[in-house]
Parts: sequence; structure tokens; C-alpha cells
Amino acid sequence: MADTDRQQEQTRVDQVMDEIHRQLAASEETYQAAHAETGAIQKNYADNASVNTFEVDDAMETNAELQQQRQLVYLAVTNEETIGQQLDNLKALDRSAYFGRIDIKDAGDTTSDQLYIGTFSLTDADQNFLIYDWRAPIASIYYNGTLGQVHYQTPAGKQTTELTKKRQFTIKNGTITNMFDTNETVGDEMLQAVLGEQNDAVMQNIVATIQKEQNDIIRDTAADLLVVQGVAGSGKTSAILQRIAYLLYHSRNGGQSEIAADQMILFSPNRLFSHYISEVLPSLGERNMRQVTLDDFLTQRLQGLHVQTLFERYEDDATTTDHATTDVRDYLESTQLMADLSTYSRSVSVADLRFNDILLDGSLFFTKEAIAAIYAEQPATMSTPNRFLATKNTLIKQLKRRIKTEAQADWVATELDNLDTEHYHDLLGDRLGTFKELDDEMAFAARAIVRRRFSPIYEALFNNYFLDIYRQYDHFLQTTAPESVDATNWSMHEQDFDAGIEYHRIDLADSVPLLYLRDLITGGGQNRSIAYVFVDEMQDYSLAQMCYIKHAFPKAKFTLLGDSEQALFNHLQTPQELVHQLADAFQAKRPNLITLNRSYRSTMPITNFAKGLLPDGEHIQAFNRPGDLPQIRLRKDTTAAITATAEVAAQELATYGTVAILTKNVITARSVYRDLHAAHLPVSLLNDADRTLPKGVVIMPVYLAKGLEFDAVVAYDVSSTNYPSDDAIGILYTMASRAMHHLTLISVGDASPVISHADPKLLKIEHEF
Ligand SMILES: Nc1ncnc2c1ncn2[C@@H]1O[C@H](COP(=O)(O)OP(=O)(O)OP(=O)(O)O)[C@@H](O)[C@H]1O
Repeated sequence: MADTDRQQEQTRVDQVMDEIHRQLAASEETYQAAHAETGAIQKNYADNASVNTFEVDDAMETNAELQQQRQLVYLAVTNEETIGQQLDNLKALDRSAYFGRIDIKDAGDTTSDQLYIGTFSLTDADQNFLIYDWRAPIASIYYNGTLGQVHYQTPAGKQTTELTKKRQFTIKNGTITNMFDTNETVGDEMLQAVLGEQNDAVMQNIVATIQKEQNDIIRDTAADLLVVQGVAGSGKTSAILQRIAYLLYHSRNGGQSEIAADQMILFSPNRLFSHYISEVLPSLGERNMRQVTLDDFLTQRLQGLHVQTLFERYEDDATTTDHATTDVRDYLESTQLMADLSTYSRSVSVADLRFNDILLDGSLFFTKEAIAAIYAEQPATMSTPNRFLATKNTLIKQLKRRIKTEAQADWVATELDNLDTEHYHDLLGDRLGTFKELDDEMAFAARAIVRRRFSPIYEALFNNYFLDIYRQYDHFLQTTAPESVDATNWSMHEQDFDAGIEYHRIDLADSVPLLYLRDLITGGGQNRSIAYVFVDEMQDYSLAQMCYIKHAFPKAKFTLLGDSEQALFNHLQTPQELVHQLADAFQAKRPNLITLNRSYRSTMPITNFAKGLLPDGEHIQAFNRPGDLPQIRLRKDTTAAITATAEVAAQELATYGTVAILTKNVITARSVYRDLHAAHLPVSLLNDADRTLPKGVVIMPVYLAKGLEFDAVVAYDVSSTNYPSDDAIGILYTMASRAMHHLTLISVGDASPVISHADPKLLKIEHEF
């Protein structure tokens, strides 16, 4: 490219940098002022909040004033945050002003307009756009278009223009370090540079190098069910996060209704992953969405029970060879089960409902017979949840009546007499100072005392504890005879469920059916405020779990991402089959499937080796980044294998920031950790409660590494003893595809047939026997 071009571009960068600096200075000043203002308002609030409210006359006035002040604090804090965000955005532009330029010529025009694309938009004092936000409608041309006629979507409909030039830049702190024109979407040269870098402890945004198919995922606003099947390292997680930023931006700028980040929820595979991705949205100027793991989600809804985690299940499955009951699990994870529960809940009779007695301090307050009688009185034409709700409302009414009667009791009068002023005022709460007659006030206080005493009853009613959901689910198990399941297995499972509940434990496979049944009978469990649900690593979810998540967030649009090849224990299914089933189950009107076949994470030799493990991996395209062949070291016993592992880990650590040793399960991870620790290597053992990834060598079972990546990976003990059959393909593929630059496999004895059957040219073999 001509030097004059570069000079002209640099001159423009200089001008833009001047504007950025001018705005930075102004913004810094505004921010300081806003910060001071928040401080003053907060102090004022704190002073007022501690005023004496014991004087009845003052109490009401203080209340109103406090509320007003609280509102002021809220406004000041929000204002400061907004200005702070603008400041952060400007600082980001200061580091890298923009990365793209498109020249477009509309029909009838004789010259092209030049538009520059960056992470945030920037306008000068006359409202001219110096930089366009990457999410602006016109910016899609940058990611999608090749020179010539191009289309882009705007709120006003599809527009057409001519793309006459596309230029890419790397700008660092005001200096263009690289720049070239391209006719491709976003050229490989830029990607090469980004992907060749070392792994950071946290994921980076990909805004400058989004690829065309990824852009389709990011900008799809039509689908109510968007399924992404993408091979390992194809940027599914990256695309999902960019998509969230995109949706938030558009809901602010002309979307139909504004969506806040907390109306979006991401189901992530583990806590490490949650932390790993936590910086991406803030780097794009957005707040993080809510994040939850399936375990946390289920545990929150099943308080008081230990829900078997996915990890515990991996471990249990790996150590037991008994697969006699897979038929039970298959059924419990199917959409058939969800349909059967629905039928059961619709037709359950009063006699079959398992009500609970409600006790207060060990004495009966409402008997289960009385509750059943109330339920029976409700019209049979009502749906089960409506009858249940009517029963609950009747019980609450009865409770209120009993509060009124009980307020006359002697113990209440005695308790009232013994109250000091502070507690008495406390009891009156907001009503303090609102009674004209003392008698009315006393009567109110008496009821308040009883209300307090009876509050456990109210809680029990409110939380639907008058239905014994465990026994109810047990009744479902007893009275259902699924065709696909062996009768003995089924009845054994019912007994296991019962025994588990005794110890406050529940299998993962039972937790969703139980929750669903509870919701179907009691009419709860749905959150209508969530607008978008994202599920990463969806191959680890059963259809029943997916359906339950859909049920829990009925108003949400769904984006599901996964890689069927990385299914550690689930059955493989084609993406088309899956979308079909899901669209059916979700009653989706506009389902869409996008497939990503290009893998960006690993060097070409690593991706080629990983895909060589798959029986049908031909569709996977390796990104052309050179590197060493993966190596396998075969050792005759564990001691020799540990020595080799220690050697490799130490070597890798000398070059790379993140080195991971991945094992089949937690027991092996622990024993490798002990041995390497004894050898004085800087190693850390990770478990499922860990949230951050320490530097140095980390050791973990493979399922904890889901969604993560490391500069170098050592897959420990990939022997035929550990992985004797093709069942291991998913695990070995997942392990191999975590590596960005270097991959070593260690095997005690012969390697797994999955590896020995792969093309030997894809691997360097080194053995000592
Ligand atoms: N367009 C892109 N530009 C730059 N880097 C990219 C791009 N797409 C993906 N990457 C990088 O490739 C790596 C893999 O991306 P990501 O983790 O999103 O893939 P994934 O499909 O979710 O992987 P997996 O299913 O194996 O966990 C990341 O380091 C990401 O930054």
C-alpha cells in the first residue's frame, strides 16, 4: 500500500486522537463533579437516616423525606456510573481508536463516503461521526460484505449500497501499526496476529475480527430459538457475548422495548468459566448478564436438598460399570417424561394429592385432611394449579381470621405490656403515628404480635409447603410405568429416590422432573421478566432440562450453543435432529440453526489431530496457524509417566503463561497433583468450587476445563486402560481441543484405541518400551 495512503490515515488518526483527548479531559472533569455530588448526597442521606424517629410526630415526615433522599442517591449513583462508563469507553478508544474503514457509495452518488468502525462511536462537536460503533446497522457491511453491491438491515428495512473499499487497521495508542485493504470479510492476516498471542487469564472480545458466520449469530434478531452447532474453538462463546452486547445496544437505540442486562441470563458450564468470560462485556461497554450454572439453578429451587451435580455424576458414572439403569435415566431426561408429568398433574385426584400437616411449635395448625377438604371444595372444572391457588388463598384467609381471634388472648396482652417503647414502635412500623384512637393502635399492635408468632405458618403457606412434593413425585413414580423402561429397574429407581430423600439427596436426573411437577401443581416457578436465555455447552443438557429452562423463562428468546462432538457422556445427535426436537418442545415459531466449522483456538497441527480422533471430523476446518505436532509419550508405568508429565509441564511453563494438565477424573487429578507438588513444581489443583484460574500449572479433571483454553495442555494418561473404547472420543477430543499452542499426551502403557487408530502422521510418538 502506498506510503501516502498510510500517511493520510495516520493524519486522520492524529485528528481523531486529538478529539478523544479533548473529550477525555472534559469527561474526566464531569466525572469528578458527579463523584463529588454522589458523595455529598450520600452523606446527607446517612445523616438523615440516623435521625431520631421515636418522636411520633416526626416519624411520618422523616419517612417521606428519607424516601425522597434515597431516590436522589439512586439518581446520583446512576449518573456517576453512566459518566464513568463514557469515560471508560473513551479510554478504550484512546488505546485503540478503530479497526476498520468502509467506503460506500449510494445509488446516484458520484463519490464514496468513508466510515470508520470501532468499539464505540465517537462524534465531534458538530455531531459528525468520527467512529461508528461496530453494532451500528451500517457496520454489518464491514463484517459481511465483499466489494460490490451489499445490503444491510436498518430499523427502516433493508438498504442497499455499494462497497468500494474495505480497509483494516491495527492502531495502538494513536499509531497505526498495521493496515491493509481487503476484499475478504475480515482477513486472515489480522486473525493470525490475534490468535498467535498467548492466552490471557480472561477471555478477550473479538470485535475487530468477527467472522461472517459469527456475525450472523451476533445480529440475528428474528429467531426465537437460535441454535449454534460449532466445532471446538469456533468462537461460540465469543459470538454469544458479542451478541449480548449487540442486543443491549439495539434495545437502547431504537429497539422496541429496552432490555437490561439483568433480563438476560447465561447458563454456563462451571464457575471457572463464569469468571473466564467476565471481562468481555465490560470491555464492550456493557454490564454483564446474569450467569448461573445448572447446578446453582437447580439447587436454588430445591433448597434443603443436595442436588447431585453434573460433576458428581461424571465421577459416579466413570467409576460404576453398571449401565443397567440407563433406560431409567433416558426416560427421566426425555420430553416424553415432561409430557407424562403434565398429564399426571392435570388428572391427579384429591385422594392422590400428598398434602402435609402444617405445624406451629410442634402442634397441628392445619391438618392435611382439612387442606384436602378445602381443595376438594374447589370446582373440579378448575385446572390443578388454580385449584391449588384457591386452596392456598382460603388457607391464608383462615390464617388471618385466626390472627384476629388470637389477638384477644391473654398472652398477647401480657406481651404488649412488657414491650419497651423502641420495640413497640418497631411493631407499628409504617403505621406509627397514623392512629387517632389509642385503642385502635393497641388492637393493631396486638394483631402484629400474633402475626409475628404465626409467621412460620404464613411462610409455609406462601412457599406451598402444604404439598409434600417428594411424596407426590414418589407417587408419580409408583403410578407410572414407562414403556421404554424395565419394570424392575423402574421400581428400584423409585426406592433409590425414596432413600435419597431420607438423606436429603436427589439425583440430577430426578431434580428436573420433581421441580416441573411442583410447578405444574402449584402454578409457580416461572420468571416472565427474562427476555433472553443463553445456554453454552448445551450438549451437556438433557432435553428434559432444556424444556424445564424454557418453562422457567416462558417469555424468553433462546440462544443455545454447543458441540455435539464434545458430549462427554450424552448420546450423539445430529444438530438438525436436535433443532427439530427443540423447536417442537419449545413451540418455536422461528427456529434457526447456524453451523460453525472453522476452528480458531488451536494451531493447525492440534486441530488436525483433534479432528482425526473423530469418526466424521472432515467438516472441521483448521485455521492456518503453524505449530508443532502434538506429541504422545508412552511410558511403562505411573512413575515414569509422572516423570514425563513433570518434565513437559516444566518445559511448557518456561514458555507459556497457562499450562493445564487434564485428567479423566478428580481422583487422578489429585494423585497427579500430589506427585508433582512433591517434585516442587508450581502446581494448583482445581475443583468445581474454584472461580479463578491461577497462573502456573493447573491440574483438573477434563469436565472442569469445558469452555476454557490454555496455551499448553498435557492430557494425562490417555491409555487404553483409561479409555478402552470409542465412548471416550468426546473426552479425548475435548481435552485436545483446549490447547492453543502446544499439546502433549501422556500414556501409561498403550494408548487408547481412539488415538492409535488416528492417522500416525498427526502425532509425534515417543516411547520408552
Ligand atoms: N473472530 C475471532 N477473532 C479472534 N479470535 C477468535 C475469533 N473467534 C474465535 N476466536 C478465539 O478462538 C478461541 C475459541 O473461541 P471460543 O472459546 O469462543 O470457542 P467455542 O466455540 O466456545 O469453543 P469450545 O466449544 O471449544 O469451548 C478464543 O480464544 C477466541 O478468542
